[in-house]
Amino acid sequence: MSAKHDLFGTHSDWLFHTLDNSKASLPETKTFLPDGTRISRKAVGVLDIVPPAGRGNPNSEAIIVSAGVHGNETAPVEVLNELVSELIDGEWELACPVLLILGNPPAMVAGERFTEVNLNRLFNGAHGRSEYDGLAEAARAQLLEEACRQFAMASPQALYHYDLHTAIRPSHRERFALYPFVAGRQVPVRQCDFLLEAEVETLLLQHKAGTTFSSFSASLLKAESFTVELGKVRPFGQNDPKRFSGIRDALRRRLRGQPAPSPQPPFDQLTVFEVVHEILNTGKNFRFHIPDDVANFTEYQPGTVIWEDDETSYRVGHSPEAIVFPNPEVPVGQRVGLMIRPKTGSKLGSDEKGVR
Ligand SMILES: O=C(O)CCC(=O)N[C@@H](CCC(=O)O)C(=O)O
Ligand SMILES: [Zn+2]
Repeated sequence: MSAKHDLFGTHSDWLFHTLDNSKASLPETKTFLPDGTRISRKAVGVLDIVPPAGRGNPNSEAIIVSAGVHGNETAPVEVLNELVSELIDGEWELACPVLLILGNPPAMVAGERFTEVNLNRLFNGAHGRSEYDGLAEAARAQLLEEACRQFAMASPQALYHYDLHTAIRPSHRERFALYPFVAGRQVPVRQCDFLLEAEVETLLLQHKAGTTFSSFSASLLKAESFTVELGKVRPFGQNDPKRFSGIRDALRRRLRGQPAPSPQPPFDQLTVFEVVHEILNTGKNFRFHIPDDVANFTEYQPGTVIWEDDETSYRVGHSPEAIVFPNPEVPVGQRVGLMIRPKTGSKLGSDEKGVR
């Protein structure tokens, strides 16, 4: 029997197996590749992969990569599935422990952002709130947190987490990453270089911890974590693979333990923004003054009223601010968008010290 058959039975690959078993609770299954690499399918859509003892891990790292936390963000799911197929087919050898996650299989089958509640608001323990009792997404958040905890405990190396997404709106900047807030932390220059290698040339610094997957791994597992937005939401099969070659090639290079290339034009400078305001649906007759179809990074001039309710309002401050993720269709208390502005001295080259 082949490793592929042990893991995915009669399904042609990891993605088909995950979609076909989206609601199943399957027991853990382990197998080995001919080179000794151990692959454990911890749960549906969760693979823990460890290279054989004795193989060098030249970058001394352990990596978590997640995709499909929102079920309709399919391109990053296809990227991860492709990397898994290449590894299982023996096209390259793994150098470091890796945990690969397809976040929300039932939502992937439905082609929806989520089925009952937004999975990416349930981390950092939020899944335990009584309002989420009995919801499938709350159970999934708990399972994913536990899988990440176990992976982190088993891997003494430096831990990295890339949570891959695509955006609902068009964007003036096609690819961008968000760096979760952890007090006193600076973005390491090597991570800036990795983002550039993945053709991600814009970075947003969050201003407070949240309940996203990347905020959980950054705050509680001390990982260097990023949410990475790689383009626009499209159904399975409608993504242009060329637009995702940057992240695919950069991740493959990391998993193989190869040295980092130096940043090359046009991806040699990261533009950095800071979040200045998180817009929440206050519920008190909340009114959002941004049109439905506005693109991410659309700029607003000082004094523009962005939202108001019966008690308060938010106006752009002394310098222009841009909007990211505008979406008023969220439950009360949840994020409607982020207001950002360029970080002073925001062009970061590979020879500088980091930001913040
Ligand atoms: O395009 C949108 O409105 C949402 C895209 C998306 O899912 N973004 C993530 C960002 C998570 C973070 O802030 O780190 C999300 O909203 O969950
Ligand atoms: Zn998303």
